[in-house]
Amino acid sequence: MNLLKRATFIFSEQPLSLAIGSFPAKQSSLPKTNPPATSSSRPRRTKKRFANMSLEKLMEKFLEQSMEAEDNFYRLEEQRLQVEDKRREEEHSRELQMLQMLGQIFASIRMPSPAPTATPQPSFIPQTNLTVPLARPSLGNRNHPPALIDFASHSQAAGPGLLMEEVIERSFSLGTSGMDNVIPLVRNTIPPLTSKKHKGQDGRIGIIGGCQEYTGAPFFAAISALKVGADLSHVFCTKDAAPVIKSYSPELIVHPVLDSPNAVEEIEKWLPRLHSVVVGPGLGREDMLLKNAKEIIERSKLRGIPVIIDADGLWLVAKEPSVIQGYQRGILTPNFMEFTRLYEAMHHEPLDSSDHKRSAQQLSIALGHLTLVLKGEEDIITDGKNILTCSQEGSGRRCGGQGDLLSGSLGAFAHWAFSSPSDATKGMNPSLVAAFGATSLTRQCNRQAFHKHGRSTTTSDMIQEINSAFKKLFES
Ligand SMILES: NC(=O)C1=CN([C@@H]2O[C@H](COP(=O)(O)OP(=O)(O)OC[C@H]3O[C@@H](n4cnc5c(N)ncnc54)[C@H](OP(=O)(O)O)[C@@H]3O)[C@@H](O)[C@H]2O)[C@@H](O)CC1
Ligand SMILES: Nc1ncnc2c1ncn2[C@@H]1O[C@H](COP(=O)(O)OP(=O)(O)OP(=O)(O)O)[C@@H](O)[C@H]1O
Repeated sequence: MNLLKRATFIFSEQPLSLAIGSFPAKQSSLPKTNPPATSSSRPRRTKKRFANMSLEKLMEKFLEQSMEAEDNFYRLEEQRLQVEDKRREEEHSRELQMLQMLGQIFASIRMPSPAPTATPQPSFIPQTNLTVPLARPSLGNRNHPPALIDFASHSQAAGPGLLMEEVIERSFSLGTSGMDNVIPLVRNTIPPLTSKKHKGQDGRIGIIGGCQEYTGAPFFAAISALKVGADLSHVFCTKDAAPVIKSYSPELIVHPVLDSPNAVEEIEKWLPRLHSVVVGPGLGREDMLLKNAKEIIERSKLRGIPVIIDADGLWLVAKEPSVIQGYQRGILTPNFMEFTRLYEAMHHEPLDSSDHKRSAQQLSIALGHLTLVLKGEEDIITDGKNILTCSQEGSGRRCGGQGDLLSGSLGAFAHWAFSSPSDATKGMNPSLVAAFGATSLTRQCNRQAFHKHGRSTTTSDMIQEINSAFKKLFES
């Protein structure tokens, strides 16, 4: 015991520089009367004292100190992030103040309102509200959080030719200030990696998809969720797709049940353990598979599980919008083709493709303020009230499967956003924050992979970049 105490003291007096040398909290706990040993004396003393300890004890102490150092690191990191958040919030508040002043200036010089005409305002533009809130609205129930900025309700405040919506939206969507505003919110939702958690806590994601033709898509989605930081990734696919998907990776849990007669019951058994489901990558369009997918969506909704719908899952939504309509934890990730199909199914008229943002907003509203991610040259993310655009630089390489990386990683981001404390997203809809995280990450992966592989870039190369892209965006 004495020996242990002595050894502990010696150990903390001589911290292993690799483990704790860079953490001030640990350093400040050193006894003041013992100045750090000189580099010439350190090795000899350490060696002598350590000789009294068994290797096991030495390892135990080393692990103890590493854990302490890790805790210190996260504490400091948390403090740093809080300071950073505060600074950003102040900056944001100043920006809003400036925008309000601009709005007032424009409003005061705007042309007189034209006489009412027979042409009705588009139905999705709510009542005009001239006042832009200066401070963030108070935080509400995170299932129905108030909008950070209700863009739609500020439409047209600045008069013809210059919409307030446009003015405000710019601060979110263009240049670095937009990214700066939302990235910290994404960061707030990312669970820290600590030794205090058990397997599964950072996410168990289910992918519903994978059939004879398409085995790559569910694999890309499932592995992306894992690489982003989810702990377990399940793929529920058809019987013949399962061995193929398993052969791509031992990391995935693959259930060959999607085309079995009791598919829904088989999958439902797992639902209580899943934190989010991604429906559609490589699902195919066979009636029986779509019917099973529909039932899984319904049962996930009953449990309040975030549901991300992509690819062939969107084919199903275009045929039966009610399957997801109005579900506040639902996120759709259409490419332009899928978006057009959905829009035309909901509005029964051809899409006017001159204003993607407006169309996306309209579709979201028609679907009960569901969050939509319209992918393209810039990604448009909207819940009908707010619009974010992600224009993180990607590349010109458009290989198949990038959307699967996006939807799979969104599975993890959505779980984190919905399970974060309500102030983490500062009142912004968690779906928007999660979608912004996933789109920025996908684009950054694309950019980095392209930098290395040029025209040979494939989705597998992008997946290789997830760790470093994630670090760059959310951990630096
Ligand atoms: N390795 C795998 O296993 C992969 C499997 N995947 C799986 O494949 C399944 C079907 O998905 P999908 O996207 O190919 O189907 P669908 O909606 O019919 O589109 C077909 C046509 O739409 C068009 N088009 C597409 N994008 C457009 C755009 N942005 N803007 C405009 N047009 C656009 C384009 O038409 P084209 O240019 O050829 O005339 C295209 O040919 C689904 O399960 C998915 O997960 C993929 O994930 C990839 C990796
Ligand atoms: N023109 C573009 N410029 C830059 N990035 C783009 C462009 N089009 C799509 N992307 C990005 O590629 C990613 C996937 O979008 P894409 O339109 O390829 O999806 P998808 O067709 O559903 O993919 P998949 O091949 O997996 O089915 C998104 O993050 C999106 O931002």
